[in-house]
Amino acid sequence: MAQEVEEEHVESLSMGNDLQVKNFIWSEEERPAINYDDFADGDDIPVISFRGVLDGKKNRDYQSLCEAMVNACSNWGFFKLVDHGVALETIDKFIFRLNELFDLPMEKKMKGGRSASMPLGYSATNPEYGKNLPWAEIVQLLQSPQQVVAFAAKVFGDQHQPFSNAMIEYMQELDKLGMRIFEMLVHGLGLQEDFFTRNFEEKEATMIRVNRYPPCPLPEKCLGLGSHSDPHTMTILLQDHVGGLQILKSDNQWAGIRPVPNSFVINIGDTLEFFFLFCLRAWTNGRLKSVVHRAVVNKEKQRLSAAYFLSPTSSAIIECPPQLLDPGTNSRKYTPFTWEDFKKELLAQKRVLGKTALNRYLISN
Ligand SMILES: O=C(O)CCC(=O)C(=O)O
Ligand SMILES: [Fe+2]
Repeated sequence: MAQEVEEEHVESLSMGNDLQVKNFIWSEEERPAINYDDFADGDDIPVISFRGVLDGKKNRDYQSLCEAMVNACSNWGFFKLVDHGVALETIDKFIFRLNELFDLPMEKKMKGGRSASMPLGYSATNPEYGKNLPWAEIVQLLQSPQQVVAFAAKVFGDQHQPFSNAMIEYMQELDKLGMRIFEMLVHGLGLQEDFFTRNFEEKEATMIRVNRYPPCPLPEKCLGLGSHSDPHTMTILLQDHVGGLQILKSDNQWAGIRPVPNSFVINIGDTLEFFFLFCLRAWTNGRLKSVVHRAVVNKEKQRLSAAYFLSPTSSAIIECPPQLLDPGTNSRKYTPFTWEDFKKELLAQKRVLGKTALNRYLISN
């Protein structure tokens, strides 16, 4: 019986290659110990609501909310955001158009497939990994209307408008939301208002990844997305009602994040943790965490999630300002690098396991 399942063909994830369930089996130590619907309710990530602060007034409520956000990011690296101000219609349209795309026959989707000439676009699983294949279909695109249109036109031809518009509108709204969150973090820390936002004016490295995980006949041995931390600065994740996101807590136990209707999950990426670890400790004693997470799959339901990764301008130099360093107690631990360099490092590694890309800049002395 078990063998029969492992030999089933996985048409929905085969891009011309004939994959079987057994090709998706993960190494034992990576397999999920808890199910997609095991939620850590007593111990879930904090919930932050923007109700009452969407008018932008910097009153006392605003101040305490900003501080709560900093605390959530210091203690958990993750929080759920409700009453976020992004119109439900924008989100619904985006989800509808993405499902429409994923529902197309494979040969149509492959017209927008990732290739050496177009590293972003559609892919089913990621055969480059060789083993530990993610049980997922993925659409990955830059925050660039031109690129979105180029991709959509390949897949939908002259009917690309509804997809392109929904995608562009969603990304623009999420970008505004991201800037608001940055401003609030900075405010909560008592730093100069444009401390982050000035590095995010150009969007050339900001991108979206939409994951659709089909039902999986062997969820206890497969993963939708293996354990990783997001290399970017901050992620705004939309997940549907199914569940499957799990985070690795500081006690090294996995915890499932219960989906909340009309919410986003916000998490800190490696670059921001880096800023905080090495740049801001002196000011705040605070520290924002980039936490390892993964997506597990299940037998019955397909699941959709969309991660919007905010990234600084490529030329932004990620460097701890000298006035915050002390040769005796707090010496420079990383050589300064640009986001461009960091991205190259990530691409060379194919898959981020833990925070290995950052180690390249570690000064060993
Ligand atoms: O599907 C999820 O909940 C997680 C997605 C994720 O972590 C990512 O795309 O980086
Ligand atoms: Fe992630």
